[in-house]
Amino acid sequence: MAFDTLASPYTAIAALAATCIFLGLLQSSGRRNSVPWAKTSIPFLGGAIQYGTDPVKFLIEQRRKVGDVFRVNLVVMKITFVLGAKWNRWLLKDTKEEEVSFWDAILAMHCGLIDTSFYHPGWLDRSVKALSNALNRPARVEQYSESFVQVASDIYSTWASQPSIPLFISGSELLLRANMTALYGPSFVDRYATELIPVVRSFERAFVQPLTRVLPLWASPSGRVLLRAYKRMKQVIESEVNMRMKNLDQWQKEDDYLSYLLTMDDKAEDFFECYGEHLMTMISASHVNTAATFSWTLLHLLRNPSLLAEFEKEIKANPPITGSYPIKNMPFSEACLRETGRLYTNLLMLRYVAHDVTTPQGVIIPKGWVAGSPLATQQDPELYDQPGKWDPHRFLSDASSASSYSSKFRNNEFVQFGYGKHACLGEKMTHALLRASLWPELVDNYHLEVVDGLVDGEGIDGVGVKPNYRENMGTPFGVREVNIRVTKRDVRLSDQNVE
Ligand code: HEM
Repeated sequence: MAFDTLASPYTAIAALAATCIFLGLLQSSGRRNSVPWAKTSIPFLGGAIQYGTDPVKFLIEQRRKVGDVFRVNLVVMKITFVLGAKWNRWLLKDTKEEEVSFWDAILAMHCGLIDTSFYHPGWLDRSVKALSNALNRPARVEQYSESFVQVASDIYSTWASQPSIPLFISGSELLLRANMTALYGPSFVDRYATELIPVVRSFERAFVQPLTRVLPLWASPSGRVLLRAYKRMKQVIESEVNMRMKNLDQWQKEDDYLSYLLTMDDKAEDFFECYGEHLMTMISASHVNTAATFSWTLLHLLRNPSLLAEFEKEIKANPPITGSYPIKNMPFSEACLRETGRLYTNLLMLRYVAHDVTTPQGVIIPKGWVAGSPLATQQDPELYDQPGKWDPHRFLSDASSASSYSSKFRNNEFVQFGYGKHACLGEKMTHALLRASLWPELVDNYHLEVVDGLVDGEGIDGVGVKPNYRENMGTPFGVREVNIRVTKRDVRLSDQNVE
């Protein structure tokens, strides 16, 4: 008993200490497993404000401060960010759709506008099959390249007839017309492009407005713009489909994607209610990334005369064959496409998690939005020497080297076109658009110079203008226009003698 009375205070203290250690361990293991919030000096809204000001800088800083995985409260949505090559692989390749869903994210982002086609039995598989066949078969891609050159040469001659042209908006118009030509055919472009181009742009701008995300669509101005644009695009596409269905034999001969979709088998009528939504999303999927990549690459080249000279030299040595340019022999233009992608393409790759998910590393990703950020990863100084410099040479090293494109892609350090299950179905078409047609057709036949719109030292690698992440999803345009003068060359480059 005496022993008991003597021992009890020590026992109580020991028990208390043990409990504290146990609870401490529990807490710290909880801390290790659950995702921390981004750290900012302003409580609550700090993350949203800093993200809104410069999202790439914010994400890179947070990764340094908090680690690869952290949460940000953007007010309209809370996002768990998973950054870096290892996490790119987890997000894009290793997860199961049932746990970390691409489709739930796409559905939620479209605010109910694509639900009809999504839930139509058999449609998803059919659309992926149609896209893979129509946009990727070599003979079709070659056909597209030739039609892109045609679209471009008409537009470039109007550019050259003006004192100067605004680079970003002109690039957007060019790529909308070129993409619509591949997706819907040239006669559709003649009849509808002038009306639809502003409609598509208004859809894309309304898509990223915060009010569109938090209120029912009818209840906010941006939501109503989105609805109106959606209805008009759908109406135009459905009337086109109706017209083509009456004479499928004629349309079977055409190369555009819509004609393929309607004639790939005899089931076209079963999917009538899906075409409007699908083709509308395809024009957005193809427009912004290609258009902004077109313009930023030209601007960086114009700001770096020695790189522009290299670009021109490659075109000079590779004259067009049956209209388009032989990209297999043009590695420098590929390196330019990659380098613009590294610095400008895809702030976010979004997924939706319906229930908390525990990763193989033991991190609990909470229910809700989860996103990778290729842009934040692709500026990691451990992966890229001088990451803020626009330097296509970094992708020109031989395929076995650690800095080559294929090694960066294999290691998930570079995901311009995504990776794994939902990798881009339009990558080949992008090479056909930009590298085989639009860039070389322009630079071969015209001399370009910047007239105004630049601010000294502003933007990535001091290019003169900052990217605007608030205007659209995908690759951003500039925060303001840059005007360039386009002058026809007396003799095109590829007709001049190669030294
Ligand atoms: C510079 C040009 C382009 C870039 C950088 C780009 C980038 C991407 C990326 C990163 C993804 C994956 C998104 C994710 O995993 O969350 C993707 C998917 C996709 N892209 Fe592109 N893209 C480009 C051009 C195009 C074009 C021209 C089309 C043609 C219509 C297209 C159609 C698609 C489609 C349909 C998907 C979804 C694939 C699926 O459902 O699994 N893209 N793209």
